[in-house]
Formats: sequence, C-alpha cells, structure tokens
Amino acid sequence: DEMDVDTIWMDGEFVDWEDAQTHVLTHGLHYGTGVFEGARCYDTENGPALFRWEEHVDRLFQSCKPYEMEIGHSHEELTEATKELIRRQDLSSCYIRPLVYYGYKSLGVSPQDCPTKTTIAVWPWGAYLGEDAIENGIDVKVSSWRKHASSQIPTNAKTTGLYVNSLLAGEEARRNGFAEAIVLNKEGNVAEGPGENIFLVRDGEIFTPGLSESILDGITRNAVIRIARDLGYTVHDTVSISRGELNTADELFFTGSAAEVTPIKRVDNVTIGEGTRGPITEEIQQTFFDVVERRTDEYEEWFDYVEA
Ligand SMILES: Cc1[nH+]cc(COP(=O)(O)O)c(CN[C@@H](CCC(=O)O)C(=O)O)c1O
Repeated sequence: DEMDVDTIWMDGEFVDWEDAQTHVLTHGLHYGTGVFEGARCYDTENGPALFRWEEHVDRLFQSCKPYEMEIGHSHEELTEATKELIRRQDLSSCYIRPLVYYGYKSLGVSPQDCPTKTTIAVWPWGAYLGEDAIENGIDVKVSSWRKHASSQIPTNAKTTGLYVNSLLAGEEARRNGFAEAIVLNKEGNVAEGPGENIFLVRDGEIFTPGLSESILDGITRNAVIRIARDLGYTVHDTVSISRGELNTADELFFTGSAAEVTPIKRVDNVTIGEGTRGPITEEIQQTFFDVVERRTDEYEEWFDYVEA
C-alpha cells in the first residue's frame, strides 16, 4: 500500500492492511463518534522509543468518557500491540494512530447496542507541514471558522467528529495560499491550529492559550512548556491571547505530535518578527529534537523503548 506498511491491529488481532475494513453502516462513520490519538515512535540513540506514550494512552481513555465508550483492552495490551506493530514492520520511527469508535450494529444517533471497536495503525510520517517548514517556518491564515466552544463539545476529548472544523479551517487556509490555519474560539481569542497548539514569544517571555480557551490539552504543548521552563524561560500557560497579539508577536510556533515544533513566520498579511524561525523558537525546537532523539539523557521518563 502507499503508506509502506502492511499490518493493522484490530481488537486483539493483527490483520493485513487490505483486510482492515469496516461496514459502511458503522456508527462512527455516520456520526463522528470516535476518539483517537496521534503519537510518535522516534529512532533514538538507544533504539526506537515511544514518546510520552503513557500520556497518549491515558488521554485516549479519557476521551472515551463523555461518549461512554469502553475500550475493552488494558493500557498494557495497547502498548504491547503498538510495539509489536512496530517490530513486525521493522520501523525505527513512525507515527502511531490508535482509534476507538462505535462500530456496526444499528443506526440512529444513540449508539445503544453498537460495539466499541479499537484499532491501532502505525506508518512512517515525516514533517507534518513539510521539511522546509521546520527550518523556515510557515505562513498561516486566521480562519473565518471558529473553534467549537468547550461548552458545546468537550474540546479536551480528541474526538474524530471535531476534525471537520479542522478541515474547514485548514482547507480554507490552503485554498488561499497559506500552509495552515489559526482558529479563534467563540470569544474571538486565539485557540490553536487545526491539529496543533500555538505558542507566542514576546519580549523574551513565552505565552500559550490556557486550557479554558477551548483547546486540546496537547502533550507536546505540555512537554515544550516543561522544556522552556527548564531552559529558564517564563512561560504563561493559562492566558487568553487576542487576535491582535498575533501581529505584535516577536515569534510564533505550533506544537503537536505530528507538527512537532513548527515556526510560524507570517499571519495573513503580517510578517512575524524577521519573517523567519525566531531565535527562541529555534532554541526550543533544537532542544525538543535533541530530547526526542535522545541526544540528551534528560526526560528519560518520557520514553518507552520498543525493544525493551
Ligand atoms: C486540535 C489539536 N490541537 C493540538 C494538537 C497537539 O496535541 P499533541 O499531539 O498532544 O501535542 C493536536 C494533535 N493533532 C494530531 C492529529 C494530526 C492529524 O492531522 O490527524 C497529531 O499531531 O498527531 C490537535 O489535533
């Protein structure tokens, strides 16, 4: 197949890629009733390792709660299945996509007797927004679409149905010649990207929208806050950031499991700082990559080695 992998784990079974199918009347397909994760295995100095995997599995279980989905597999089983998927396909680094969804039994919004299905896929995935983006940054557009309010849907649960909002915002940006969107919340303050959290640097201090801004509680966001503070920076992680503050930022960057640390060099018609990756962004990004590729022995608790 085009993703260069051939096995998927489905509720306890390793199945061939082409057999990993679901019925067209699957509840999740009709109503967006699924929760998922995005994590990475990195090819570190000490071998392939899952980055902050426990936090990702915890969030997967947390995301199930509002929808009363029962995964029916333990953390350990999901972890072993993921490691086995990576071993079987000889992958040293890859992206990991667990998915839990209401399956096929009956339709109607109520999932009453639909089974909860759990699958895990892994595949090689490079720089989410392109190799050039990591070094040179990207141009982003503030979307005309607002983020769902957390009072309307639990934006802290990584729900598949939420991503139509991400698609609308991201495709609007790309249609207009930008690489990605920034999405404001219903109050008109900065929330995040379609698939990323956002950080702002001003006068040597770092800011990122607080968890009450209708954002996903990002694991990379959490790691970058810890790294930045350990580097000695003041990080404000409970603030609201207005749309106008994007224009006067010295630096901006996205974080995410897929996006890693991606600098933002332009927002609509406004150049950010010098129009390149900012110096503090570069320092944090370089440290992040040193950490995930284990060129430093700091944060060892964040790594779960595949071969172990
Ligand atoms: C809306 C959103 N906000 C923030 C983040 C960053 O969270 P974290 O990965 O825990 O640091 C992600 C991850 N987006 C995932 C899905 C991307 C996709 O295209 O699908 C990802 O980065 O894997 C989001 O989807």
